[in-house]
Amino acid sequence: MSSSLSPYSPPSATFSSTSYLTIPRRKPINDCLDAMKSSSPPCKKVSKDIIFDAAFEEADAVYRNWMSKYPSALTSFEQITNYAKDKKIALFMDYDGTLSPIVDNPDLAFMSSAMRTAVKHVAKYFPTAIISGRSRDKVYEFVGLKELYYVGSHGLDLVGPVKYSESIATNHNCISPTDELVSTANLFQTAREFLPMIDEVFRSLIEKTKDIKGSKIENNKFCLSVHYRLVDENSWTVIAQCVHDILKNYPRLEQTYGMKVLEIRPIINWNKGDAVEFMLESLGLNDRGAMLPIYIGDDRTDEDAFKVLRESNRGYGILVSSVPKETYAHFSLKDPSEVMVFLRSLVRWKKSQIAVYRSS
Ligand SMILES: O=P(O)(O)OC[C@H]1O[C@H](O[C@H]2O[C@H](CO)[C@@H](O)[C@H](O)[C@H]2O)[C@H](O)[C@@H](O)[C@@H]1O
Repeated sequence: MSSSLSPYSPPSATFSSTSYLTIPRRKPINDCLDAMKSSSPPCKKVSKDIIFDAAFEEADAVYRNWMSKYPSALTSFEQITNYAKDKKIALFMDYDGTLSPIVDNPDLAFMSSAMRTAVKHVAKYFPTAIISGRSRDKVYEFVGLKELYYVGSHGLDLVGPVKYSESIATNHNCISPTDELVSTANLFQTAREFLPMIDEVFRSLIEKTKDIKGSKIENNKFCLSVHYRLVDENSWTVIAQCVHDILKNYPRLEQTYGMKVLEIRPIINWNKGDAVEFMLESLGLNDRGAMLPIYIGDDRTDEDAFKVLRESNRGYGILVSSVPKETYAHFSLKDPSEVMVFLRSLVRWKKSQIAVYRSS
């Protein structure tokens, strides 16, 4: 795909085969600013103005061209379900921008009750997990459904089902559950040792950014989000500089870019893709021929999961985006409302399969 279609900046770290990543050199502030500007693609503007109309048409043509490579999961629904016929579907979904629309205030990113019902129904028929950059508790607070698995901090805070394989049981990162939510599950937190460091950086960031109007620091337990969606663009350098100055003292933390957010996270070889593989294994769904994982997400961190599915040639990634983006996904959906239609369609399809099975 042409790089001009990509709103993403190049990855900031090099992967090594060991469990930790090669520590990246801190990027100069100008690089950081460029990435901050490009990390949120512009929305389509509808205007009566002729110039905007022309620009809109051009953007639309680019989008249609992109859609031919990443067709809608709704129009391709039959293809997806034909492939799924004799398989067990496992569903993985991101939260922000996938189940809830992107809003200015991250504390108010509620999902609609119609979406909640759709997710509840889908979880009745397929093992379903939400894998978010938020803290696990926060996502649970938003979604409020007990029948799902919740994975927080971009895969670093994971609760898997009780049934798990030998390799997982012997892994030292797998500890006994302590809270009520996970009383029948296994808690897997591969970055536990980073907790005090993350808390320390959180406090420093709160202090250093307190005078930057509109900034917000969110503690996602194993990672932090520095939001600048509501910060005047003239102050973006200040915010980038604050993060840069603080991280100078923490070589084991890295900064990545999300949608109008700078993310701070441990340099550790574990991401949403690893979380998907872990969940599949612990759900006993690692028989490739018998199962079909579907991952729906909108964020650059979801690309790690799309990549796992694409490269291992199992399952489908579905990117939620209304603008062309470079992606490892197979299909696309425009926005959370299309995600909801897709989830409802899956339920309808499954019910019809069950009906056919019963009558035969
Ligand atoms: O993996 P996700 O569930 O997609 O989480 C990624 C980040 O999502 C949230 O931030 C984004 O959504 C906010 C609410 O719509 C929006 O205000 C913000 O600009 C977006 O970046 C969340 O607040 C972050 O902590 C997550 O890392």
